[in-house]
Amino acid sequence: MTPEHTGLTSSHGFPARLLVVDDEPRLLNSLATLLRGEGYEVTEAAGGRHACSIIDQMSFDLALLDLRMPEVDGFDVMAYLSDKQPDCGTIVVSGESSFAAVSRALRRGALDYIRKPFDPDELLTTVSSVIGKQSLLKAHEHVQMRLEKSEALHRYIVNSSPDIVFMLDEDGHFCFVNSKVEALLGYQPSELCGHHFRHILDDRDVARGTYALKGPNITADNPRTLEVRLKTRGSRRATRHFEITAFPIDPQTWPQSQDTRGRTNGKTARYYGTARDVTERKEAEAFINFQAYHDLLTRLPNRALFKDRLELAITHARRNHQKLAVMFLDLDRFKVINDTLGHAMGDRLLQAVTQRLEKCIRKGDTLSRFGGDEFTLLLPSIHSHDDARQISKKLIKALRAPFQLGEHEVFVGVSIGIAIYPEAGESMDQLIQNADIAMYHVKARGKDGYRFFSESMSIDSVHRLNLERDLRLALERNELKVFYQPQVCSTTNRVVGLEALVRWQHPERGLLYPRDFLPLAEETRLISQVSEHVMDQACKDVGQWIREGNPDLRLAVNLSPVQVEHPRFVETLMQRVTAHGFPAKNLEIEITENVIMNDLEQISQKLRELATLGVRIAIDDFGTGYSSLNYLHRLPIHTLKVDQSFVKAIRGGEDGACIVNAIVAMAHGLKLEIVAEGVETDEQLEYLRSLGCHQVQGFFYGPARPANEISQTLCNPNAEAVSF
Ligand SMILES: Nc1nc2c(ncn2[C@@H]2O[C@@H]3COP(=O)(O)O[C@H]4[C@@H](O)[C@H](n5cnc6c(=O)[nH]c(N)nc65)O[C@@H]4COP(=O)(O)O[C@H]3[C@H]2O)c(=O)[nH]1
Repeated sequence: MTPEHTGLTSSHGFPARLLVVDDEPRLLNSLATLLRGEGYEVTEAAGGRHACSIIDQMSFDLALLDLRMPEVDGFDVMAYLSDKQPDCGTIVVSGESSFAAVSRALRRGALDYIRKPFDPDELLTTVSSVIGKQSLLKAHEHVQMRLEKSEALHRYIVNSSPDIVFMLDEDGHFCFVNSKVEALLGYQPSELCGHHFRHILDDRDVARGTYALKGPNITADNPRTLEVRLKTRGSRRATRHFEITAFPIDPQTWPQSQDTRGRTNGKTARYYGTARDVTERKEAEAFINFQAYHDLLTRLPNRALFKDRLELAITHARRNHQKLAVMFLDLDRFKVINDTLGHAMGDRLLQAVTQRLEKCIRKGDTLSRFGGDEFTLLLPSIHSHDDARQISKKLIKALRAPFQLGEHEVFVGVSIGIAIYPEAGESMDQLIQNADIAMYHVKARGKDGYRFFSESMSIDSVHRLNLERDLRLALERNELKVFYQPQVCSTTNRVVGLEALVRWQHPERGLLYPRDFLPLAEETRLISQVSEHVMDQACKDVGQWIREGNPDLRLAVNLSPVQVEHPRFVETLMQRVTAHGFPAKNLEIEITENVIMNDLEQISQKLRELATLGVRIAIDDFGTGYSSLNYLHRLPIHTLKVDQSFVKAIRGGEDGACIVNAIVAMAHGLKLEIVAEGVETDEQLEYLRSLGCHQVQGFFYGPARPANEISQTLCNPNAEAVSF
């Protein structure tokens, strides 16, 4: 028999080391000899004191102890041994046979008791069995320790995984979840075990999440991967994004599946999975996505997103035979504010403008920042032009109140061009381009207003280029003509003034009117040359008529916003006037209210300078623009021109007639002269006369005519009785 089988070897694999303690040398010797004969490694100790000193120097697997020894007895040695070498077992070999002594020895930890005189076989059997048991115990402890270490290692790996690791039963209840769930979502693993996993799914993802687990084809080779939002617990109450990968558990590869160790709450784990927190990635993606389709300053959709939405809206409108509106908004005076107050203020202004505009639109409409100070607005389903008109008015009104930028109070206006699908274009690009063209027409008319696109505005780019080239040539070839429309005193029928109106004698297209070419001239800045030409010609013509016997004859000229806004406007105008020797007091410039309001401070200054030099100032189209009465008494204004639309309404007491009443009364109150435009009928003339408005202009007295025709009329001694 090998030592392993006889119980001679200890857990370390060598022959067991025994300590034999007895104060009787004969007995000690015979015991040691017996044990050595069996192959044990035996050390003898002659008494308790000797035993303790040996224990200090050597280690043993088993001690055979006599109890009754002088000075240091067996109990003392047992106590010493258990203190110094707790793994060493003890067998008492003693002549002491009282129950009390035996029981005391066993209570102190002795593993067995052999009474002297001993039977050698019995002693050897007992020693072998004790050593065998001890070695089994040690082996078991060792395995236990390794198991615990291994379990701790795996638990550590699972819990320190950056992901949530979980197991679910067949119905989706948690069987296991690692402690990462607490760090990421705030739940204790114990509170989730036994609960269905949908309890932590965001409501929006419950259907998708539960289907994913139940869905077909989920195998170990084909795990289910999906992104869901999970709810966090407690005060955070937010959701986080997770990428979940779940596998079915194969009972073959995980034998514990049938075991109680694989069960929690009596359920067997069927799915194993990980949930990786991808919130940061999702947020970064969302931000990149947002950045690609939004303007970061105003947080509005950008050009790309606007176009995308418009494309969709057109498809929808086409299918449902509906209309839609595209608006092109351009801020008036933004550039001036940006240049004078700086870009930071400009940015703040754009944000404030955005806020106001957003308040005017409905959910489903798309307002976008198209670039710079340009915005576009999509109204995806409108019933009529009137819907778009209402919104435009609302937008204009919303921006009319001043903006407070730090200590600065600034005013901006907005020019809005509107293109309605399908009339103004059926494609996205056409609609945007036509809304832009309509917006330019608003700008050319003095800004701050809205206009619908119409075919007459549509000049395709080739046509446009030709027109621009032609207009340049027209200036060189002197094709631009100045016509004059008389302004007549209705009580005396005398011509008191002449309004200079530009015409283009086009070599192929015949006589063109301002609406056919002035917007283009404004856009291309050719307007300054056109205006200079008109001014030169008018000063020449009217100057001559003044000199020829009409000393009070007034020349009224229209000025474009571009001209008036020019920093050297007053200087340039006066240079021309004096160059022709034209008396400043005979000159009246016509500007619209909008031009004034676009830059009240600057323009008032310029108007004051002109007024000081004797030039008269008339407000054209009065009543159609801002109608902010506030500026009237602050500016050197001489004349109000009542817009044609109000004069036309003088028919059986329409609202327009009331407006004429009000304007005339106000002009009288402010001691301003008043000229009614567009008078065509006797009835209108009579009505205006009855109100005390005596200066009129309109087809009733004749349209604008070339200089030679006017010249004849003025030279006619009966010129006072105008008859064209
Ligand atoms: N239906 C109707 N219309 C009448 C009647 N009486 C006059 N009109 C028209 O009404 C317009 C009056 O000029 P406005 O309001 O200053 O409006 C002018 C003015 O704003 C602008 N404009 C004309 N000439 C010049 C110019 O030399 N420089 C600038 N900057 N603008 C000009 O173009 C606009 C249109 O000019 P026109 O086509 O010449 O049109 C003129 C005139 O022909 C009438 O009884 N019935």
